[in-house]
Amino acid sequence: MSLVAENVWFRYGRRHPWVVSGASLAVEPGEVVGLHGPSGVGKSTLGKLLAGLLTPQRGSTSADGTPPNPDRRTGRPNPVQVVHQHAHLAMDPLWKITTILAEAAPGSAPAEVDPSLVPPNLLDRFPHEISGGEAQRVNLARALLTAPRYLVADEISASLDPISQAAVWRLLLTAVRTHGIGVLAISHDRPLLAAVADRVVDIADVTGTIQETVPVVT
Ligand SMILES: Nc1ncnc2c1ncn2[C@@H]1O[C@H](COP(=O)(O)OP(=O)(O)OP(=O)(O)O)[C@@H](O)[C@H]1O
Repeated sequence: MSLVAENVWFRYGRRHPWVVSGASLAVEPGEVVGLHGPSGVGKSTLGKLLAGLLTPQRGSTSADGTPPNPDRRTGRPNPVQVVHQHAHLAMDPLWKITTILAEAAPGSAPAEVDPSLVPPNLLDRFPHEISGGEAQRVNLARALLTAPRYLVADEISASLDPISQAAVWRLLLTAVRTHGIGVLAISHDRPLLAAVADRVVDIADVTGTIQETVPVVT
């Protein structure tokens, strides 16, 4: 049981270069894996592939043996949730925080949201009325409300000051340790990953050498 990418290849169009070329990676439940690499090498793309937001042209991704997608038949949310860097962009600006959280997990009450993540006084505000750090904590709470098996945390603290950064990571690590959630933490900040992850892999180590001339049948 794990979140797995197996020999995954992806490009954003037939005329585009391969962004992910032969990536293989596994994240175990309860494990925090740091994915490091410079800007533009495909870290976010690999995260989206692992979360089922993109489909590989070759290879496969799975979460505990099944495709990383919501199950429309049963209504089960995607077991792989993504928390993005730009917290405010991930929220509908016309919805209050309480509505944003309720939409993530229909039937859940605001009382189920950890108040250390989202204090009750934020629930009645709109996204533009909360700070970047608070917005990121709302996004984290929203992801956790779906009871995910895995989280892809994509540069979640890159836009935050050091104090908010530490707070977001402390809250995330507490939640994932409590619930045994596996995390892929994506960042170009290696010292940060070394501080928060159980192990850090460089994207160059999990992909094959970039070989744009390799023919891949799509
Ligand atoms: N929707 C898209 N359409 C076309 N190309 C894209 C798209 N999204 C990303 N790319 C390209 O794919 C490559 C990898 O982008 P990606 O965002 O995965 O890199 P990254 O390592 O996460 O970078 P960063 O650390 O700057 O966020 C880049 O060259 C980028 O321009």
